[in-house]
Amino acid sequence: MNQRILIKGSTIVNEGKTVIADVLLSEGRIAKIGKIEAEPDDKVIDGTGKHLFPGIIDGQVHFRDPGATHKADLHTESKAAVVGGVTSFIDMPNTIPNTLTMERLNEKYEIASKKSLANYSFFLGVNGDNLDEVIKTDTTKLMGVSDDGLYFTKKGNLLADNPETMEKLFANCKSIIAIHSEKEQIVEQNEEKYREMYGDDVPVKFHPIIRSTQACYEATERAIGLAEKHGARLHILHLTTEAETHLFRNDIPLEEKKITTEVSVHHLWFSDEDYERLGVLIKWNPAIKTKKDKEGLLQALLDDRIDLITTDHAPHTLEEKQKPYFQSMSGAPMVQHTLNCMLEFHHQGKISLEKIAEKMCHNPARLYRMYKRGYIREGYYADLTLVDLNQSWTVAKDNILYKCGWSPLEGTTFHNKVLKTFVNGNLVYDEGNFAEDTFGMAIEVEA
Ligand SMILES: NC(=O)N[C@@H](CC(=O)O)C(=O)O
Repeated sequence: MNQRILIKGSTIVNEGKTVIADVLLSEGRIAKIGKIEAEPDDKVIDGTGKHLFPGIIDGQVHFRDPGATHKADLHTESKAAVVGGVTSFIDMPNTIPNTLTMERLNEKYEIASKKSLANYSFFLGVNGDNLDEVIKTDTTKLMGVSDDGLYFTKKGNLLADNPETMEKLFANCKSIIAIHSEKEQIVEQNEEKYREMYGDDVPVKFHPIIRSTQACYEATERAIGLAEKHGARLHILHLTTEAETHLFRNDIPLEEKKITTEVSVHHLWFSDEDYERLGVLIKWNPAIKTKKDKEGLLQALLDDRIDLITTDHAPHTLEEKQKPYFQSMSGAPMVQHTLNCMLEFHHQGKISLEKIAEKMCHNPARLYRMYKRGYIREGYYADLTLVDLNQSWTVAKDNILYKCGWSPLEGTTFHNKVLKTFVNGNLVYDEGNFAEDTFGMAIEVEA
């Protein structure tokens, strides 16, 4: 049974408000919020002058476990996650072997139960071969979040972009269809063109032209068309273009939306101006695009056409990254610094603290129907993060927790710091120290 913890006098950022109050954590849950006197055995934490957020819920990570654990694993990356204030995550199906069956999905829950410091859930992947199995499975009853990761433009096992497969999926799938939205044919044509001009060593500044706005827009438009035709529940992962933001609505509450989307923090943080400085280190799929796209994404986040912020934490070793364009793996690690980046935008006057809590805590829980998570409410799981908005520090090799040991943000100075992170009422991260053997839980779905 976890010890009672009393967080005194912090500024709670929750449900559109900031309020100073005490918060009592007991038996894994938030027992009380208000003015609370400590009992003799309580662990008391002075939160005066600090901000308390609901734990960050990251709706899209690649923790590489099983099968690519030379890059990352559920222990190392969940450790980095809690340092970044993340208390729950949903992991993608492109592990090895790919998560294409319930058996594979259950294996991942088993591994996480022994390794993950944060709460966890896993997407089930869909391709042309496992579609019948996915359709037969009652995805609404899956342990944890019941989503299907349908990948457009994933070569190999996770590509599901032929028209019949897609029609069948959208017509029959009972849960959220989450897609990586880029049209493979367009990307391939562009790749060929640039390969003819440059061989293997295409300058990375052409990445957003190869993985173009057109490739993204046409795939997203096609998916929305199918979702509307069949009344399916669609979620577009990591949006990257200003053009696509206009395909989404903000005139109805999230619970009523059948079509939702998210932005990953690197697409808000970087733009094509950064390719010269960072090269292939910021080669991501979909690509980081122009400054206009970056600004358009932030605007759509603020006016609620974009519902969530995720990291798409996609670690690779430096050796796997630092190669000529076509061999360099796409993706980079971000989960440790997502909240820092968003709080830095707050520092720059671009977004309110309440909006950050909405997009990183409340909305992921609402969208994926997570049971009693995402808010600071009595009776909810005590997933919390305490931050200092008046502390400066710089990202450097010696404070990066990722197994791959690097970050595209090295050298960046943040004016905010995560101090403590609580997962299910346990103080899992405490200013440089970890409760290494305190594992998270499988995230339950609301009935
Ligand atoms: N986002 C990325 O650039 N990379 C992802 C895979 C993917 O989503 O393309 C990865 O797993 O490395």
